[in-house]
Amino acid sequence: MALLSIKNENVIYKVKNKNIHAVNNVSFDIEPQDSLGIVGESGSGKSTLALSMLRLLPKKIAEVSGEVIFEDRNLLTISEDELRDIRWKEISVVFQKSMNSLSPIHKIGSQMSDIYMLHNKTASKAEVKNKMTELLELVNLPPRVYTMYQHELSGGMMQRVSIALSLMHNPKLIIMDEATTALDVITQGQILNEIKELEKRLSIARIMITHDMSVVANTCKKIAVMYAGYLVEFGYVDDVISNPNHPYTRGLLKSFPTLKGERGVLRGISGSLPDLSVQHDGCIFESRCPERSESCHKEKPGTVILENGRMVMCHSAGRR
Ligand SMILES: Nc1ncnc2c1ncn2[C@@H]1O[C@H](COP(=O)(O)OP(=O)(O)OP(=O)(O)O)[C@@H](O)[C@H]1O
Repeated sequence: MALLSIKNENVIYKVKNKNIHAVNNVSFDIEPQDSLGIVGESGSGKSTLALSMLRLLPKKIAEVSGEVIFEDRNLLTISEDELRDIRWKEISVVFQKSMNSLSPIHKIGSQMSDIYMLHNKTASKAEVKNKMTELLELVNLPPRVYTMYQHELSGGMMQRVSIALSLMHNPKLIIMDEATTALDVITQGQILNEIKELEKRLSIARIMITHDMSVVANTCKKIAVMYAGYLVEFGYVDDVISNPNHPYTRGLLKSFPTLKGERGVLRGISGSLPDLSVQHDGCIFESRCPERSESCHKEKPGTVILENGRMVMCHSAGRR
């Protein structure tokens, strides 16, 4: 059984008199211990998808529909109390800005302990201290970090603290939204290697949102490619990279010629994302697609399921 199953999820932002369709009919499964990279250019709906899954978007601005089933519970309909419990204990999130959410005037250890105590009210002082030392060790931080302040830590050390916090309750799923983007390449590489190790040891599944295809190629089993709120391709990283089926995926891959080093411009894909407040009759990618045909303008493509769990939203899927 899937650990997390997203079924026909839609997110509409209500802005003044406009409806912005930020996520459209997205469906996919995450198996236990899977690692999924979600990629797509800026504004394609990656963060919206992650935030909406955990009901982290205010109801006033975002309308979310569909189902997000996590081990038999629909996260979109369970009570706030049930959801709060799941959020830290079973699914945790690390954002790029997580490291800025630490308080500058309290020691790291006391902040970590406070968060731990929220869900473990009866834990003794010694027990909490032991758990915190263990967590710091898990992310390769020395015990002295416990008594340090935020301003005494480097960016990499702070992000390790955020990751330690997210692992506090042994979650089954960790969602990382550009969590290592702000770090230098070496520190990012080290942290990603540590995460891969931890996942194996602690049997955690991971969703990783990133602009960086090389991060996905090096650290994920599966990949989801989003364009203008649609899931245009999904499958095993090896399959998708060696034989990308959607023209947008091909363009994205071409912008990472070596899958190492710096990202280039989106080669072969001119133009920019369409206006998400305007509904389209045909394929959402049609105006930028180098391979478009007549039917792409008239008809929305369905999602075609190919071998090995590959899903592609294109009229020509599987014909290449
Ligand atoms: N609070 C909001 N109100 C209105 N529109 C929003 C809001 N947040 C995001 N959007 C719009 O929703 C779309 C998807 O944005 P989202 O941040 O999810 O994309 P993303 O792929 O995560 O981008 P990035 O890689 O830059 O973080 C964009 O068009 C964005 O402008």
